Amino acid sequence: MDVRAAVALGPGQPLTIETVQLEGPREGEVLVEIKATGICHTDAYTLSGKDPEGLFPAVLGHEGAGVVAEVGPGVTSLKPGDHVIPLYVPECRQCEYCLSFKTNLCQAIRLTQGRGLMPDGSSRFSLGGKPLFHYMGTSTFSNYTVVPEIALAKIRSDAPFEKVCYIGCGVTTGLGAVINTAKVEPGANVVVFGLGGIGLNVIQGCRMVGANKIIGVDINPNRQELATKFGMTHFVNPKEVEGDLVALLVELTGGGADYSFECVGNVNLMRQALECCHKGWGVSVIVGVAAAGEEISTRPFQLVTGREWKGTAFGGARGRTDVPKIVDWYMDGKINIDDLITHVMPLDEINTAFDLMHRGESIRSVVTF
Ligand SMILES: NC(=O)C1=CN([C@@H]2O[C@H](COP(=O)(O)OP(=O)(O)OC[C@H]3O[C@@H](n4cnc5c(N)ncnc54)[C@H](O)[C@@H]3O)[C@@H](O)[C@H]2O)C=CC1
Ligand SMILES: N[C@@H](CCC(=O)N[C@@H](CSC=O)C(=O)NCC(=O)O)C(=O)O
Ligand SMILES: [Zn+2]
Ligand SMILES: [Zn+2]
Repeated sequence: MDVRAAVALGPGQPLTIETVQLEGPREGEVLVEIKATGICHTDAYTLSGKDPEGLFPAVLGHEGAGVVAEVGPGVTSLKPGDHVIPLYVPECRQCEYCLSFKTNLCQAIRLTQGRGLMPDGSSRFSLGGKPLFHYMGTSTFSNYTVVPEIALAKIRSDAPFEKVCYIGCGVTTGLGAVINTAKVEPGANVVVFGLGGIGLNVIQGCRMVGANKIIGVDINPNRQELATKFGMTHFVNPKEVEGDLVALLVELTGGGADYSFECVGNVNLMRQALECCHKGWGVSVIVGVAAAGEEISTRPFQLVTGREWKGTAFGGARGRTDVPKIVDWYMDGKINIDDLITHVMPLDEINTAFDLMHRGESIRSVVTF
C-alpha cells in the first residue's frame, strides 16, 4: 500500500515527505495506522548522524499512538480496531531478559531492530523500489507502520492519541526513571539536570512519589516556570552560578542529593550529577543519550564512598504491562501531559518540530495525521 511518511534520506538533512510503499504484516506482525507521534530528542540525535546505530534512508519516529489496521498470521493478542502504542523496548515475556524480572530490556528482536529491520531480517518500507530502514522497531513518522506484536501495548480506546503518544517515550522514561530505576522515596532530595521533554517528567515523577527538595538545573531560563508548575522547588541556571555548581547543589540539598538524574546527554553533566550526590548512599541515574565516542569519567573514590551510578532505558518500564497503566494515570488526571505538548502540527511541518527543539522553544511537538 502507499503511505505518507517523513523520510530521513541522509544524516543532517531535513526530512522529506514522500509517498512510500509499505508491505502488509507478516507472521507475528501488525499493521498500525499511526494517528499521532511525538518528536523526541533521540530522533534528532539519530538524524544528526551521531548515533552509531543510525541508518539511512530510514523512517524515524518512536513516540506514536494509533489503531490496529490488520494483523499478520499468528497474532493472538491484538485485533483490528485495537488502540495501541508502539514500543521501542518490546516485552516478549519469554526471553531470558523478560523472565529475569531484573530488567525491561527484552532482547527478543534487539539485533534486527538495531539493524533497521523487521525480525525476519527484511524491511516493509520501500521508496521507488529501494528498501528504507525501520527505526527503533517503530517508525512512527508514517501514517501506517508495521510493528511486531510483542512491541505493541494495547491501550484503552477513549485516550486521545495526540496526548498519549508521548507515553511511547518521554512520559514513561521520566516517570519510570524515578519509580522503577531510582525508586525515589518520600522525603528524598533530588537534582534533575535538563528540564526538557524527559526532565520535566522526572520532576513530575518526583512530585508524585513525595520527594522533598526537587532541584532543576537548566541553562534555558524559560524552563523555570513550567518546571515549577510540575513540582520543581528550586531552579539553578549554571550560567548564573559563580564558582562550583556541584558544591552549590551539595549545599542546596543539605549534604548531597539522595537521587540525581541526567536528562541532557552531556557527559560533563553526568559527572556533575554523580558528584552532587550524597556520600554513602546517593544514586545518580543517566537518562540522556550521549553521542558515539563520548565517555563518562569520575574519581573512583566517588563510588568507593558510596555513590551509585545507574542508567535507564524507557524508564525501566515493561511496555505491554506498564504503558496501559500510565495511560490510565493520564485519563484519571494523576499525571499532566497536556501542558508539556507545546506544539501540534501536520506531517508536512515535521521539520519545524526539529527547529523548535533545537532553538529550545518546545517541550514536545506532536504531529497528527
Ligand atoms: N534513556 C532513555 O530511555 C531515553 C533517553 N532520552 C534522551 O534524554 C535526553 C533528553 O531528551 P529530551 O528531554 O527529549 O530533550 P530536550 O531537548 O527536550 O531537553 C534537553 C534539556 O537540556 C537542557 N540543557 C542542554 N544543555 C544543558 C546544560 N549544559 N546544562 C543544563 N541543561 C542543559 C536544554 O536547555 C533542555 O531543556 C536526550 O539525550 C535523549 O536522547 C530520551 C528518551 C528516552
Ligand atoms: N542507538 C544509540 C543509543 C540509543 C538509546 O540509548 N536508546 C534508548 C532509548 S532513547 C529514546 O528516546 C534505549 O532504549 N536504549 C536501549 C536499547 O536497547 O537501545 C547509540 O548506540 O548510541
Ligand atoms: Zn524518545
Ligand atoms: Zn523478552
